[in-house]
Amino acid sequence: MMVEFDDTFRQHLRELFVWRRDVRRFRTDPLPAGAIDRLIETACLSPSVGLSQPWRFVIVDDAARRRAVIEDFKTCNADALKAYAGERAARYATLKLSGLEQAPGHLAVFADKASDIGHGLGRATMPETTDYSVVAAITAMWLAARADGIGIGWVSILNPDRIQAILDVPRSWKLIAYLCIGYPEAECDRPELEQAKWEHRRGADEFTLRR
Ligand SMILES: Cc1cc2c(cc1C)N(C[C@H](O)[C@H](O)[C@H](O)COP(=O)(O)O)c1[nH]c(=O)[nH]c(=O)c1N2
Repeated sequence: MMVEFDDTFRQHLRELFVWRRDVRRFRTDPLPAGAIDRLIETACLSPSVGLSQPWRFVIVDDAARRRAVIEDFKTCNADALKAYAGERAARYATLKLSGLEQAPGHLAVFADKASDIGHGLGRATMPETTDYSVVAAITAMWLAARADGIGIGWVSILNPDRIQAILDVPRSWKLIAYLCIGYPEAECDRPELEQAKWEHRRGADEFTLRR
């Protein structure tokens, strides 16, 4: 069977890209049963180097582990603030950089650096392609979630060794992302960091060379 995508679909897809947000402000009401599992299933359709599917997902429901992750975020965020001075520091201090305390869903995503799946294809000269594959899966999940009205917030202000210990996962699993998942308090077509005047989104021309 041939699948074709029409103009209406393409228009909606474009809207999905525009309206996908990194969400830090979540409603606390729970997600429907199985919502995160369905996002993981979609993520597993993503491209991966040598079809290695190096993504490993850990749904974090345990209250003590979640509290430990939140504490680690607070420590790392306080350290991050110390790296700024003056007006930048004052501005950084006002930013909300995680929804860990409100989000009903916590999902850690790792890259398994020791897996044989894919038989090493594509990784010999660029072993980092394992990590890239996991990021590709996270991006797919991010967009699929938005299509379901679900928000995702990526938290990287964390100590990866500490998260690995808190979640008790194999040493060969490298932390790629810690995601907050839940219904957003509000929808917006502009990044929150832009609204907070931290940075602004630049056009493709600024990042494109022609040779
Ligand atoms: C690898 C990586 C890591 C992080 C992020 C993103 C990515 C790709 N982002 C989200 C980031 O700030 C956001 O994507 C940009 O500001 C653009 O906003 P939209 O995603 O378009 O809403 C992010 N945001 C945040 O508040 N705390 C964080 O620790 C991180 N870490």
